[in-house]
Amino acid sequence: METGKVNPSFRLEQSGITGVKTVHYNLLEHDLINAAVRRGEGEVGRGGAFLVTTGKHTGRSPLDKFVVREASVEDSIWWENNKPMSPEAFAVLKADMLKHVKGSEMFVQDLYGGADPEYRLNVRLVTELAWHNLFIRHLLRRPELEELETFTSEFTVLNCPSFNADPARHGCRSETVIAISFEEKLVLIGGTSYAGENKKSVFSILNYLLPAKGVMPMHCSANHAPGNPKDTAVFFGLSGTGKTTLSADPSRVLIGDDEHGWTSESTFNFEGGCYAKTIDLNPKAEPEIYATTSKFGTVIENMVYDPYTKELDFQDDSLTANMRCAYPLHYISNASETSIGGYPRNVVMLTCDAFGVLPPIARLTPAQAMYHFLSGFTSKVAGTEKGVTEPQPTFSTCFGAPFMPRRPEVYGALLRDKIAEHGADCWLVNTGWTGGAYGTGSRMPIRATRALLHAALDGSLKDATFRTDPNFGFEVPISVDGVSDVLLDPRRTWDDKAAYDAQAAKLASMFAENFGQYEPFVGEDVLAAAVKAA
Ligand SMILES: Nc1ncnc2c1ncn2[C@@H]1O[C@H](COP(=O)(O)OP(=O)(O)O)[C@@H](O)[C@H]1O
Ligand SMILES: C=C(OP(=O)(O)O)C(=O)O
Ligand SMILES: [Mn+2]
Repeated sequence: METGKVNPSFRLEQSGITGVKTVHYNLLEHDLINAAVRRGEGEVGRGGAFLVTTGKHTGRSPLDKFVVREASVEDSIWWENNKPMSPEAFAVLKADMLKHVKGSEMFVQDLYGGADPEYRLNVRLVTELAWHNLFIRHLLRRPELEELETFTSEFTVLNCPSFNADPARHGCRSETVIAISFEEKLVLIGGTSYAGENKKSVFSILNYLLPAKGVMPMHCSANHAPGNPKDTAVFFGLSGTGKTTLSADPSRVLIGDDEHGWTSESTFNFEGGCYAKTIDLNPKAEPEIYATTSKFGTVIENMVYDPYTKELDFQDDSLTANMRCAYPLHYISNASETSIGGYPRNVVMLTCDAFGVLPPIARLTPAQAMYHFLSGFTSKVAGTEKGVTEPQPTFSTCFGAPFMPRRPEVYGALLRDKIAEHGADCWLVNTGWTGGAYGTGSRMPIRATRALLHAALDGSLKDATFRTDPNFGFEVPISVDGVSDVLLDPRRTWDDKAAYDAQAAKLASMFAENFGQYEPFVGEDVLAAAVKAA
């Protein structure tokens, strides 16, 4: 049986998937919700949001992600970062997964990855779960109805959480698998229901394809000044550093919250929706995102709620701290209609420094920006275990190593050239701890971060007086309207200055030790800008 709308000459069989009993093509939100309820996948919540839980996997599984080692990609994949899967193992995995879906009910969405028609990728997502179809319909970009009639895809993602991989047969590590074949133009996902795998798979594909077209793919959010798309800013950052929160700034126009391309003249969103964290979401600090949690069709993933009133509990992290909501961009009132801005005038690198060492904002030279891009520093607070207060440093190159199929030098060179060509101003912003490290200090107030960003993006910060940070070498403003001078200088926020100096020296050493691997690939200017071990 078939329902929905599809190009009649591009049915599921044309994607190589046969024997599926019931296929739903490009269902709209209400029918996806109807199907998901019928199938017992979740329930309708306040305002028509859709409530789901994902069981064991409440976050991505980077260790279970593979790239198929095919001859045509052998020389271009960064194998030290991407686990190889043999073409033979992939063939068995594919055959087993195709067998698994025979006789089943599947949901198909034909979507674009990329707001710029010149660079977009046509993708077909085939999902076992109706709510995954709803999720990806929010997250990617929807063709017009008449475009669907002739739509064919360039890549297929088959996502089947009930399929458990077998390490012995499939050359993987566990029952969870995310395998990308660039030759077959196929991604196979099994053994996890975490929705984020769907969107990050498409991101990984674009990260491979776009550099060859001269486009810099970026793990960043983006927004622009009201009425002026030419005044665009991008915000690089690893998970939890504030891309989603800070891009949804009521005083700027939202382009997107997670993945963008930088072309010779524009910044374009790969996506058409957002995927926000909801833990401790504060309606005063983040009213726009908060409001989406009770809008029709918003997918609420892994949140605890009252079974009677369906009221969401934003504090209860008993399922996971990575609780999320997914919604289309137009649910944020000041979102761009095109999802395209000008090339970035400002490049912001976000970091969540739980050591409490980095200043809330610093100005970077192009060489320092390269250094921080290749370093990709952030930190994670040490889980929820009692008594564990030591933050975990993370260096994830390009602010997104798990999604980068190519070597960091490829993305680094693109960024260097783009910054030079477009004369972008670069900033490092610490959204992490102030007044001490995690355990002693507190998280940077969102309003302070926003005030500093406003000053950077409207150009006024350039006129400030700067000091040079003795450990990191970048310039830090001494005084900015709306923010206390003390906050701008992390050492002054610590009661124990000697403890600050020790912590700063420790962090500088971590940077220096990590950067050794990139020294052979960077120019003299970046080497000179490198942080020196204390
Ligand atoms: N100063 C700050 N800047 C940005 N986010 C902050 C700040 N203080 C606290 N937060 C919280 O940190 C989290 C940032 O996460 P998010 O914006 O989803 O990051 P990303 O999109 O980069 O993964 C949010 O839960 C936000 O409420
Ligand atoms: C969607 C994700 O990205 P982020 O946490 O950066 O928003 C993710 O990591 O699954
Ligand atoms: Mn985000």
